[in-house]
Amino acid sequence: MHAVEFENVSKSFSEKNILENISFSVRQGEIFGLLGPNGAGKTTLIRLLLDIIRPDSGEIRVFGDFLSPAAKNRIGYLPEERGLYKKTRLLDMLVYLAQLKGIPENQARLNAESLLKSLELDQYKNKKVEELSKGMQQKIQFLSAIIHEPELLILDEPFSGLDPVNTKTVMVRILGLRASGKTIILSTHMMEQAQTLCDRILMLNKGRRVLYGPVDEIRKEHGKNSLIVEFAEKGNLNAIREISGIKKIIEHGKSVELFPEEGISVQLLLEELVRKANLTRFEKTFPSLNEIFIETLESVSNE
Ligand SMILES: Nc1ncnc2c1ncn2[C@@H]1O[C@H](COP(=O)(O)OP(=O)(O)OP(=O)(O)O)[C@@H](O)[C@H]1O
Repeated sequence: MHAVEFENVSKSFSEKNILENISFSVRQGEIFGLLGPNGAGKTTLIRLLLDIIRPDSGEIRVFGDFLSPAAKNRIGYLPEERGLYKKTRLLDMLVYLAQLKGIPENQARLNAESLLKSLELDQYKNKKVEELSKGMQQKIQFLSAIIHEPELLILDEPFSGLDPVNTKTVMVRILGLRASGKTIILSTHMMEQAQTLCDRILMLNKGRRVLYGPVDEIRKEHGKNSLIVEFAEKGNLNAIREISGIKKIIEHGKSVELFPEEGISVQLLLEELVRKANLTRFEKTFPSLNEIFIETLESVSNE
């Protein structure tokens, strides 16, 4: 059973198509990235998933079924628009939020104490939210989304406002949640984090699906088909220049990037290189998710 399934889902606002015929599924226990430029439709898709708004057509299933009120308690949501009870003390607020999701008070208090400790926030537990810095409030918002130990966690821009250390803390926490079998949907503009964390992604542009699949496969498919090599002696570069089948050579400091001619595989080129030069390193190049994001948007805007 999938955690989430969308089948040909469309949604329009005032006759403007916001999502067009979107299909995808999120597997249980994976980190699924929801990517796309501003206005692509990511938040609208999340609001459909949470049954805050209804689709014009198509079908949405969460935990294999239409979203029931009981199933809603199995979801944690960190919304893009943040809102905490500013005058309430941290610990009381977390306990209250967990109780709203059906967790008994004793258990809620235990969860809250242990989470605050794990993010090094326990010294602030009796402070009011408004007394905390923006970054700390952001971490508290993250805790509010996981306080009831949801099976499915939806995070809309969880890293905004966080410094690099806290970004790493939250990333580690997200990986820990996956390791304990939770499913995470991560909507973000931070491509580096998405590349590190996500197993699979869906990329939207103007309400349409433009990329969908495992991050590794997408990176392979968008490969530039080039090879980065380093060799023991500088003189080896001349030997490499004599090898036939190389279309272009770009020097990047210590390393050299080689582009094979059409019809010549990187593998074949590598074998030839090993015969002719003393290689100390070789690596097939894959574009980053950031490069793929930009390239995909440029190619769809030229259509
Ligand atoms: N309630 C609404 N009424 C009318 N238009 C809406 C409504 N909600 C969203 N839209 C429009 O739908 C489009 C997609 O918005 P959405 O917030 O889903 O994008 P997003 O991908 O989350 O963008 P961002 O990355 O900027 O948060 C936008 O053009 C937005 O103006």
